[in-house]
Amino acid sequence: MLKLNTGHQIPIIGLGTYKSDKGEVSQAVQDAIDVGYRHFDCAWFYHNESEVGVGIQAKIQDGTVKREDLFVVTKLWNNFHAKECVVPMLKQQLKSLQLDYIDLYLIHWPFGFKETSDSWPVDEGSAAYSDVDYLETWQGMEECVELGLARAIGISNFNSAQITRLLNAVKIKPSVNQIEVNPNINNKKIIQFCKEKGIVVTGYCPLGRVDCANDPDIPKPTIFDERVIAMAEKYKKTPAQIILRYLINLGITVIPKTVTKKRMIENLNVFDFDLEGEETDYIDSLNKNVRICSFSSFEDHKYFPFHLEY
Ligand SMILES: NC(=O)C1=CN([C@@H]2O[C@H](COP(=O)(O)OP(=O)(O)OC[C@H]3O[C@@H](n4cnc5c(N)ncnc54)[C@H](OP(=O)(O)O)[C@@H]3O)[C@@H](O)[C@H]2O)C=CC1
Ligand SMILES: O=C1CO[C@H](CO)[C@@H](O)[C@@H]1O
Repeated sequence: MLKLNTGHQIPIIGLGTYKSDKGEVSQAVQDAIDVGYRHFDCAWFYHNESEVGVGIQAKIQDGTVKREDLFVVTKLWNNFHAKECVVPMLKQQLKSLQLDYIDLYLIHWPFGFKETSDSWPVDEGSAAYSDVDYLETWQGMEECVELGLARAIGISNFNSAQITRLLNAVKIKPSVNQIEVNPNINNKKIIQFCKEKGIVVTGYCPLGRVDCANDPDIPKPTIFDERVIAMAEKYKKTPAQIILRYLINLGITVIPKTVTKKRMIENLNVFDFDLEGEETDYIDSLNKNVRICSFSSFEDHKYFPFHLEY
């Protein structure tokens, strides 16, 4: 567990749910709870919160867990950055998730889109932006805490300048920044920056999005690196376990996605070995600062986060 600036504890390993199909994610969530997961990462954008909710509810109803044993995270999508949208959106998401509060609500990206129900609104062939300032959005996030709808609030994909600007303006500080972290982009500088500000980092795409391994636009996941495979053999672990151990050693939480029960167990089982210094150095050397989620098509947005080094 890592402690948030609210005093709440966030489990180090959570289950990602992006691209978990509606038909399999309810069962995946139940399997995950059965094998010990207590942290779930969701989003409106994943269009499967109702099915995640069914899975969570089934395990509360059968007595395996109580609501308070779980740490459920969800995110506000870019279309709903206007202050008056935030509380209604969280209420809608909570209804889908069958929960009466969320443990952590995140602004998914610092940049906003036009307010429609399309995930990717378009006007005359171009992405339809809104220029709502994320400081305004944050006021809606704070209201979520004040109304008891969210225990903690945070951000995702914010750069250091955006975080500083937020910290200088807010009543409630962000508890978490969720960003891409895997050996192809270990993001050590922003992790250190967030640590200094008392913000916990959650690393997404920790395994480098294995399902896209053949996509030429995506860096090759490091579970296929020969030396990582050799380390796995040495420790009688899998390459995924080597990578997750490396990431946890950065002092962050991670949210590998899987709908496969065997992999859920594998991804949790990373606390009974550790890497040697030179093995960590080698995985450090794989850093290329190349993103999977670069969102470069939005780089002309006023609040695009990736123009800065970190
Ligand atoms: N805040 C943000 O902007 C973002 C947040 N996220 C969050 O982060 C989560 C994780 O990122 P994601 O993009 O899903 O990528 P991951 O790096 O978690 O990779 C997921 C893929 O890896 C496979 N996999 C899982 N465990 C193993 C294993 N032990 N060995 C081999 N393959 C494995 C899964 O397969 P299978 O399911 O078939 O078993 C799936 O295809 C997301 O699901 C989402 O919740 C992701 C991107 C952006
Ligand atoms: O959470 C997310 C899942 O991945 C998507 C990109 O592939 C991102 O857009 C999004 O932020």
